[in-house]
Amino acid sequence: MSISNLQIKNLRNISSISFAPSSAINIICGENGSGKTSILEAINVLGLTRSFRTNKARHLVQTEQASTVVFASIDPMAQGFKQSLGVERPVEGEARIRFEGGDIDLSTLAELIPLQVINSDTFMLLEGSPAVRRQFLDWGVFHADKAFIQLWRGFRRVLKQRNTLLKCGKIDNQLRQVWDREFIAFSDQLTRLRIEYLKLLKPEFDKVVSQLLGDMDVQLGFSYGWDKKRQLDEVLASNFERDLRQGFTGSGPQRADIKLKVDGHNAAERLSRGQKKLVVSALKLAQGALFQRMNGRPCIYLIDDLPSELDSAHGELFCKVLEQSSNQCFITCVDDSSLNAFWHSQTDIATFRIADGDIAAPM
Ligand SMILES: Nc1ncnc2c1ncn2[C@@H]1O[C@H](COP(=O)(O)OP(=O)(O)OP(=O)(O)O)[C@@H](O)[C@H]1O
Repeated sequence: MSISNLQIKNLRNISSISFAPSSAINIICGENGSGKTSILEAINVLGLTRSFRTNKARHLVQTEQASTVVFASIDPMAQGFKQSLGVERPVEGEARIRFEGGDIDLSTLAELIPLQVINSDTFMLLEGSPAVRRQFLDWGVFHADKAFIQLWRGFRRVLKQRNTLLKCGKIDNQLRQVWDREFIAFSDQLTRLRIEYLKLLKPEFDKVVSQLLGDMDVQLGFSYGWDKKRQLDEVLASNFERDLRQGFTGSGPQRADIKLKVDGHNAAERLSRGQKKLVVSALKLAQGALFQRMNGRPCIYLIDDLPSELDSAHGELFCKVLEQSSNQCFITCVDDSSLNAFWHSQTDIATFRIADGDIAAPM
């Protein structure tokens, strides 16, 4: 998967720009506030119709404009074909996605453009709530197994219905058992897919961790969302009174989590800021490597301010991992000279300097 042409209109301080990125490494440099992150944001809009910085389109769309539009020529299956994709995100209303002249929906778009973002929010994979880690995990399962999306939607539906009944108190033990049968059937399948995915991710993760952090012992574990030594039907039955009091279901895949430990200690408590950046990046890079192994095509990486938090030795290791992958990378930094020395002379690197929302030709 790569983008061979990109046009951005009316996004933050970018009125209109167009450029042809490299299929390998793209460095986007410029002063504070010049619009570097806005370019990454535009690619995120192209892949997901939304920003990674705000949920409100009015902040994303340039002041006094009605919508932002991102167009690209893409090669989704990495087969050497160019196909046109355009996403319009209006200030009000739904985004419109056009692919090869027809409308497509969001999950088709997400399948077309496998995006990975590494920015200051990525620390939330260690420091944030389990929901952040579940989202990371489910991105992988979504791309690994076609059955996932239907299963996930089915599970959300049953969970919502069960919670509504709990909240209104309109559920007795007999009715609970009827709903729990469906809840358990979805939970078992969802959990099985998550476990299978993590089993495949683990060796990829160990490999990237050893490249970035040497022999640091980082363990990746999984918590089901209930005590795995017990059957879920037994857990739901014994927690029923508590669920009724709270008005929601307290156990199940909606509480699943990824556990990251270093030498047996909670990684979020143990690691330095730079080490955290390397571990969360290793998760994302491992996910891209596994995606490529399973689907035969690479991901697009949006990496905001790569040099921040890293000393030059670790910055260099990070760059090495990126250039050894076949992912298309968009990397921002204030000063490209902070990365120049790290790249192999044969890597296809395009550097774009941004000033006031405008872009100069590749240097
Ligand atoms: N809706 C908007 N309309 C117009 N301009 C905007 C809007 N939202 C933000 N801006 C401006 O657009 C620019 C966005 O910059 P961006 O965050 O992409 O900068 P950056 O180059 O990544 O900077 P830094 O190095 O500080 O992270 C800023 O100058 C900001 O003030």
